[in-house]
Amino acid sequence: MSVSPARRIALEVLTGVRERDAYANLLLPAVLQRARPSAADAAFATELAYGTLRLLGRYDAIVAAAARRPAARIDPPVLDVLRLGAHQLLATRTPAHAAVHQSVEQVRQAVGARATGFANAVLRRIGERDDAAWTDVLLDGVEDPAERRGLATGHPAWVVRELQRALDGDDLDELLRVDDVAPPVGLAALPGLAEREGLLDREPRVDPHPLSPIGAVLDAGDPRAVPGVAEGVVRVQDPGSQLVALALIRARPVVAGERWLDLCAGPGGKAALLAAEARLGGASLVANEQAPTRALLVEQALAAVPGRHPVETGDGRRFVRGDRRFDRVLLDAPCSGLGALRRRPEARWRKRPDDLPPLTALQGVLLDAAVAATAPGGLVAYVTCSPVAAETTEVVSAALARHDRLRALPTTEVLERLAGVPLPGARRGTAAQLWPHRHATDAMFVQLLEAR
Ligand SMILES: C[S@@+](CC[C@H](N)C(=O)[O-])C[C@H]1O[C@@H](n2cnc3c(N)ncnc32)[C@H](O)[C@@H]1O
Repeated sequence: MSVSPARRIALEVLTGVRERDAYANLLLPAVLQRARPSAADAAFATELAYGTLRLLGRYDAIVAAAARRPAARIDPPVLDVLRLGAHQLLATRTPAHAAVHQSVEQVRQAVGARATGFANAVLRRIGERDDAAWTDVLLDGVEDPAERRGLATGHPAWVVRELQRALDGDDLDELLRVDDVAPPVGLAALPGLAEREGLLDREPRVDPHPLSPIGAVLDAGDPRAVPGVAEGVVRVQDPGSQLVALALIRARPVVAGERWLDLCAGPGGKAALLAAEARLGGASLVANEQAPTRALLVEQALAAVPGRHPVETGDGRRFVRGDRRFDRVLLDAPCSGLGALRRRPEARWRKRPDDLPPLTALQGVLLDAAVAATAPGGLVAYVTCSPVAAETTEVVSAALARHDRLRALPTTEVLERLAGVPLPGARRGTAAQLWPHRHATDAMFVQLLEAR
């Protein structure tokens, strides 16, 4: 029996993520390009790979219960196939016999005949219950609310706790649900170089985003076929990223001759937007990035915007030398990325609570460097794609305590002006916090600061 192309592709992605720490959202497109499956197979492979990776911890618990042994004691190549099989049985319309037979064949091809009987038995046991009945099995005897939510929705319990703490509301279950659904592709029309309204007229698959004035969303299909994307003037970018970058620019009117800095710019999505705005307002932009390969990506992103936008490669912590100062500084800090879980299927399982302390220390030092680079009266935007308190409000309040010259500006008001509508549930003290389930954006955090 041969294994269907979609299952082969999905298993290759799971294997790459497990063995080489590959990023699924980079590996899958590369595998699809090489394998060239039909459009239907490509869509099914994407659903299988991303859907399985998002719920990996939940499927491991189900496989362990059905196998009557911990997932860690199952041969990893066999475990990958069982995870994919569990997803087919519990979350897709695949007929059970097809899911079981194809998975058993994948086990045979991966490790030989020795584990086929085991795989067959485990998958048949999984298929005896539906998804909701497995949730009941997993939750039996589990008291801790975060553990329960994590098992039910496929999130590590510590991530559930961090999201709950940041959310400050009773809609956590809605957030966790939205995290498990692939979002539409966000598009940004660079100001002065592309027209969102023209794009909407020419491209029926594209709809306006309700909050970003330059944003649109593409529900299905390849964004590379959208007019302007190949030229780099329409960019794939989450609308939340658009809003936080624009907040720095629209916080007050731009004066010609202003100097702007993007301190941690790779791969350059927000830098391209800032450069387009700088071109319109008579300002100039310098972009900095520590990783040389990512600095090259920033150069590529900026190539779409006419004018000179120097890219420097260096450690942002030591950016300030001499008396070079900037009127607006974007610090889009390296972070845990827990605000973009819907776009990065495996990320929630890769992060550990231990990852946070070194990141928050780096964020604090980078914010000091951003403040040092800011001219008197200038603005800093501290941005993360994480809502975690230790990476957001706590970094900002510690910086405010260290720097007398720093003042927090009411930031939600700026975003509301940009969006043209109120943003319920975005206010987080003086900062703004966007949420996938409230605003149809990634969970971007932004605090505008004035450096007197
Ligand atoms: C959140 S990403 C920035 C995303 C970018 N603003 C965009 O919209 O495309 C953070 C970036 O900071 C870079 N970075 C990490 N540590 C750094 C440091 N010490 N100095 C400068 N850049 C750093 C990372 O390589 C990464 O490219």
